[in-house]
Amino acid sequence: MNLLDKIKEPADVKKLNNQELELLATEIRRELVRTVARTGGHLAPNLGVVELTLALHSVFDLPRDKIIWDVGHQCYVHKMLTGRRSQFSTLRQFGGLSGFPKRAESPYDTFDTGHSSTSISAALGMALARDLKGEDYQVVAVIGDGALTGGMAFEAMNHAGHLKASLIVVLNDNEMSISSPVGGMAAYLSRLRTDPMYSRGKEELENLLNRLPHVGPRVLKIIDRIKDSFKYLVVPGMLFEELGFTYLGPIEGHNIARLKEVLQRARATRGPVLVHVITTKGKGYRPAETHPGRFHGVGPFDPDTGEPLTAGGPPTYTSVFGAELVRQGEKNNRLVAITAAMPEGTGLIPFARRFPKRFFDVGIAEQHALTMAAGLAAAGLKPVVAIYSTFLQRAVDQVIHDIALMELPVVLAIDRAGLVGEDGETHQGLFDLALLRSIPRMVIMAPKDEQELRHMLVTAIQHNGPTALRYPRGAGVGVPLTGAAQPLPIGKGEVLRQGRDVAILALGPLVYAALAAAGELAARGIEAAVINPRFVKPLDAELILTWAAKTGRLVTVEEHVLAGGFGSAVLELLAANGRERTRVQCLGVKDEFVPQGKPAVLREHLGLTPAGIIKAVQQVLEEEPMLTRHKLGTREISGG
Ligand SMILES: Cc1ncc(C[n+]2csc(CCOP(=O)(O)OP(=O)(O)O)c2C)c(N)n1
Ligand SMILES: CC(=O)[C@@H](O)[C@H](O)COP(=O)(O)O
Ligand SMILES: [Mg+2]
Repeated sequence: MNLLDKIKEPADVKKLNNQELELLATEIRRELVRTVARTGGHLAPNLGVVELTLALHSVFDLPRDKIIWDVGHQCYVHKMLTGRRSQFSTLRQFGGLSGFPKRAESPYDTFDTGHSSTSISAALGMALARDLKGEDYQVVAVIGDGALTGGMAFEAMNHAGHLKASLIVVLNDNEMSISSPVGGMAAYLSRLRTDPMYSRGKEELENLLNRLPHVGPRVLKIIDRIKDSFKYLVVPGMLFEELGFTYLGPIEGHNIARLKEVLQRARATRGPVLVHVITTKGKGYRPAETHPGRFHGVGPFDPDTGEPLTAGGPPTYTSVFGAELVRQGEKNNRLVAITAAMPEGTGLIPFARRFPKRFFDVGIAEQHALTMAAGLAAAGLKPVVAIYSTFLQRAVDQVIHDIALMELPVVLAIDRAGLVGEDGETHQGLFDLALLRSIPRMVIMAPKDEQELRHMLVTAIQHNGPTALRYPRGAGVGVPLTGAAQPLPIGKGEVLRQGRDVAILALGPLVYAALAAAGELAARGIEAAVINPRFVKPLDAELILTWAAKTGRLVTVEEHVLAGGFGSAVLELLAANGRERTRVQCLGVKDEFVPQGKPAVLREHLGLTPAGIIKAVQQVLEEEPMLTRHKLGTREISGG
């Protein structure tokens, strides 16, 4: 029996000595690589925190003490050590273990995360609640150097320092966000890591400063000032100290004995403490250490070589977007591209390489990205912000207040819209339409395939006002990518198939599921029209009202929550035009969060498939039980 087999709960980790913990670390790494090679997941971040997680479990009393994992993508080791190892093979699968911390999954998961830079705020909240209730436990936020670039982390540190609340922030510094981290904080951390002055003990330096002679008040003032400047030069972590934190570090994050020692010290310190831990992203697995960005989040791969297992296939929406943006950039030197720490994920690398001066990675700072785009637009440029649907949620006020109110021509290229799959609840892109549709002046589009995405990008770039186009994660439909992209008439949909019994309005690539459904329905004697609405705002009112009148029955289909989505927009249109009596079935996501799973499995689960559409069509037909199919074919439609 190996050591890992004996670990059922954190108390078992506490029984191990440092040598045994090192052996356990090796076993954990082996299991991480074996499992993630099959399931896909965030391998490199987890390989980097093996010793840190073991040290945290050794020093703190879980679940009495609380650990909050920022982003949460590095919580796999924590899950293995907290009674979930037997389910580890189900990681990120439908019905299996989540790839992120989940309170509903285990009492050892104290706070659900997924979006970056929330951990210190949550930890502060818990610490304040503990103190108000007169309780006694430790609260630890583990945050990466990338996540520390997010504004919320600064807001929380500023406040925690002000309150002098006792909490511990462990800064896991691996010199990487998904790609290279951005900005002054990254540079500061780098100086802390590399300057030999900083490896000296902080106390030693402070003692030295205090031993400087005290003389008359004027001289004292000057000396104090010199001491302060000197301190900035030589005392490690002065920035954190100024914010009110006790800074401990930097510490070698793969040395368990040292980690335990410093965490014990942090535990015994009153007020906010920051423990600066230096780790290697991907530690212990050569392909991940060599390519930490690629192994940040991976699909299934061959564990022997690190090579991905996925076969070829159509290009992704992301890559088609990226290539078209470069083409448009060649024609228009006012075009600039912005990402918030996701240059690879949003397909902007080709643009960044071709036009380095017109590309901006702002770090994990979605709000800043949107307002900066507004500034660029106000000063005459054409910004395209490429952003995941889920992360756009962070910056809705910036879209309203800084973009739409001034009618600034900013393009939101919303990637990962709809079901994203194995990342689950925190990452599904299911709210963007509801959030954006309510904003005056927004033009919102959804392409049915990757070729239409090209046309929509040009439409957005040419429009003189705020626009958004939403497209899914993963491979396109496989349609030919021919000719130059052409602007589409704003607010106009297209009829893809005629039919007199019902009209199916399917948004985005679900159009193809609707066409498949219509084919099957035809074989059963039901004639379903299929419409690609293209625009969620402005809706093609004329087209939709015409088909409502023609068939009296509509089915709307969307990969989005039903509340406030495309179907809602159609219902509002019908109501506003006295067509309330049109029979409508709306397919989409009901009032619930959608868990992790392969997108195809999730679509099956949610009925967003040809079979689900057929069922919805049957329902709108059955709402009129007096009619037979034959009668339907000859029935005179009175309309709404
Ligand atoms: C609000 C938000 N924006 C973007 C992301 C995507 N994202 C996930 S992890 C990550 C990098 C985090 O870097 P770091 O905190 O240093 O963790 P590491 O993976 O290096 O351990 C990014 C940008 C996110 N989860 N949340
Ligand atoms: C943890 C996180 O937020 C990202 O790493 C995210 O998982 C990336 O998703 P994609 O795989 O869709 O780029
Ligand atoms: Mg990092």
